[in-house]
Amino acid sequence: MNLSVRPDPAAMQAGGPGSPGYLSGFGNGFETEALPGALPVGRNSPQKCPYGLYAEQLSGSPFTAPRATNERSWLYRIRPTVAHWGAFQPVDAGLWRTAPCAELDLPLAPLRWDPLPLPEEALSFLEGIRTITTAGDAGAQSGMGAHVYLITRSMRDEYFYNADAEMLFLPQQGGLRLWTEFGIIDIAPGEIAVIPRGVKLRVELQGEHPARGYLCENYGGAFTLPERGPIGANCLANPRDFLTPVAAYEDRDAPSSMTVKWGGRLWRTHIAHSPLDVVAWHGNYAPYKYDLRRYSPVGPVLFDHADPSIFTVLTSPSETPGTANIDFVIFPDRWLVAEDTFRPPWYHMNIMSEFMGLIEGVYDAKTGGGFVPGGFSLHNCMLPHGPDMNAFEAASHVELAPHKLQGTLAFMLETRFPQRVTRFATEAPQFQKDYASYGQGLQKHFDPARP
Ligand SMILES: O=C(O)Cc1cc(O)ccc1O
Ligand SMILES: [Fe+2]
Repeated sequence: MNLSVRPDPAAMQAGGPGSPGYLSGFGNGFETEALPGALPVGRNSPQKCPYGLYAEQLSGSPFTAPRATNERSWLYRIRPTVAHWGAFQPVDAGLWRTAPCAELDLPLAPLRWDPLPLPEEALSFLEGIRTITTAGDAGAQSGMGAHVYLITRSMRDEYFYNADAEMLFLPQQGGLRLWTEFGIIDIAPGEIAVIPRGVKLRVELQGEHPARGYLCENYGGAFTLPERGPIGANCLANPRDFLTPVAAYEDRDAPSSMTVKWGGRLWRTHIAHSPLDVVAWHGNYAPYKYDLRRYSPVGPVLFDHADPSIFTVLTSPSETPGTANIDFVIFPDRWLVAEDTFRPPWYHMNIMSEFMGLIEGVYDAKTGGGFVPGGFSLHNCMLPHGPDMNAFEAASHVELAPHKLQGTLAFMLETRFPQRVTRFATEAPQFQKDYASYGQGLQKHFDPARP
């Protein structure tokens, strides 16, 4: 499917008053131009592009990938990326870590943290990333990093792209404006944005309000929608709710910095102009946003608690079918109606490892406090976990009337790889040392005389 949109150029150029415009659909072949006629017609690479633009292809998959996974876009830009290229020097990556990163070994235990507070100091997106876990190997293009971002200042004349990973933004507090070379994306808590590998951007605060959220770096296969199988053609995350920005560009000459994350390190150079200079583009490799409140959950309507995979929003496949590099799963508002059922998550051990965060509300497996919005937890590969004592006792005795979980939004990043915790996360005062033993409060109820 091809969509063509011609936004009002005055509104969409840098500094214009326009709010972002979007194209709807997941993985479509989009086309969009910020100036009329900027897209070459009927060919990708004419001898001369309209408006004196340069044509550049951005390939997110190998050229030869099968059609279903082949991803590329054609960008028509004021200067090709190579003209934005200077002498790169490695710079301090702060608290940003990349797999493999075996900084220390922790005793085997469930791990949990309180929210990291937003500091007073000025932190841009690049300075405000705190890596909590890493998994797999970025150089082998598999695994992930789970981070918290703390942002107190917008990036100005500072640009970035990530060659190591696709980036999934999950705002928890405060909105972000992602100025990408494909156009502008605004996101607020409850929404997500995905920035493909290699896409340049700068991250601005909305209204200069500080922002906190989670960031998943996906080193592996690009996030895609999970198969629906017997669920059919509708529900879960519907493709039409994914929004990709219309073209918007900056024609801006100003001393600027360009930072690239490559090979687990940050590299920086100075450039004299904005690299967000794409006047038109077409293709299926592009950033997008999605409102998690549009997710249509499907679950047990008679009895039992289904596996959390029913709540998968996006999946990053590995070479092994059904074994995700990452499943991005949410626990949104929903009705609980199952009869004769222990309704919260069951006690379990899992070959996948589970990083969880909370955008808002209360998570039904952890009603005893300690897992609060902005906090996060790690239940690693084959480590036991489940409801806390409070959740177990309440759910074991509650009258099983239909009950709506409301005002809640937790998420899980589930990966096939064990996750390594960073030194920063272990030493943070927000690390809950007592969480390791929460299971010991669960009482023995066994009575052989009472079937
Ligand atoms: O551990 C967790 O809280 C996440 C989770 C939720 C669920 O409903 C079933 C399994 C699972 O791992
Ligand atoms: Fe779990």
